[in-house]
Formats: sequence, C-alpha cells, structure tokens
Amino acid sequence: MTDAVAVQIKRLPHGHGLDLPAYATSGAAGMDVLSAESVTIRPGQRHAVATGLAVAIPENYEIQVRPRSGLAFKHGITVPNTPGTIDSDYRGELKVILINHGADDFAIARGDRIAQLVLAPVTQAKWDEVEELDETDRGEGGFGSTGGHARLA
Ligand SMILES: O=c1ccn([C@H]2C[C@H](O)[C@@H](COP(=O)(O)OP(=O)(O)OP(=O)(O)O)O2)c(=O)[nH]1
Ligand SMILES: [Mg+2]
Repeated sequence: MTDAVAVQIKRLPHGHGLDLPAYATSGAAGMDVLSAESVTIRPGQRHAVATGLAVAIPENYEIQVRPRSGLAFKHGITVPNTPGTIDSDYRGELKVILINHGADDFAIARGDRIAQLVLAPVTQAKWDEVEELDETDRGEGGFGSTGGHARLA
C-alpha cells in the first residue's frame, strides 16, 4: 500500500460511541462503515441509513459507497446508487442508501457494518468541443456489437 491519504472526519452527536469506518484487513480496499441507527428495511424498500459521520475529503478525491457482498449475497441488501458518490465539498452527514431486494425484513442494529467506503482519485474533465471525432475500428458499434455473451473464438 502507498501512504494513506488523511481525510478529516467528524462525529455528529448521534455518531458518538461508534467505531470509525475501518479496513477489516491490511489489504482491504474499503473501510466498513457502521450504521448509527436501528432500522428495519422491508422487502422492496429503501432507506438512507445514518452513519453519524461527516467528512472533508481532500480535493481531487472522492469516497465511493459500495455494497458489502455478504449482505448482497445472503440477504439481497445492496446500495441502489452504487457506487454512491461523496463529493470532496460535501459537509453533510454521510448516508448509506440501502435497498432490500430480499424476501424478508432486514433488521439493522446500531453499530452494524452496512457498506464500505473506498477513497478514490478524481480527475475532472474539461470539454474540447469538435465538429468531427476521429475514426476507430469500433465506430458507432456498442451494446453487444462485438457478439453476445458467448466466448470469443
Ligand atoms: O450514497 C450517498 C450518495 C451521496 N451522498 C451525499 C454526498 C454527496 O456529495 C451528496 C450528493 O450526492 P449526489 O451528487 O450523488 O446526489 P444528487 O442527487 O446529484 O444531489 P446533489 O444535487 O446534492 O448533488 O450526497 C451520501 O451521503 N451518500
Ligand atoms: Mg450531484
């Protein structure tokens, strides 16, 4: 791992007493983030789960909010906007939108690890508007133009 990037984090009143998001193993890409509330998400429902945290991400970085595969596989709990985008200029509460695609109610307790946060570099683009784009082998082909899901010969 290269040197870690410092990210300011602030516990909101309802975030006190909870562990900060943390990497579960030394090589983990994401920090598991905890719920600051107890809530039950019914099948088909969504909820923006409070984390009790606010952050100030350095410019040229974002935090991506990604699902945990165990929750997705075992319970059908995922992040509908994955990867959620936390902008570097956002100072509000970090929330994790979860949706229950499973058949059963899903109960979240305060302190449960509900998602993971990945710090990622961001490069902003600036448009270079032109009349004609360069030609390529692919051209306008897309959306399966190179073949279906079968293996290439
Ligand atoms: O899963 C998420 C996604 C977003 N946010 C916060 C941080 C982010 O910086 C802000 C705006 O997110 P986004 O740009 O995805 O939402 P929008 O619908 O475009 O809202 P806005 O008009 O506020 O940008 O909301 C979260 O807390 N959790
Ligand atoms: Mg936005």
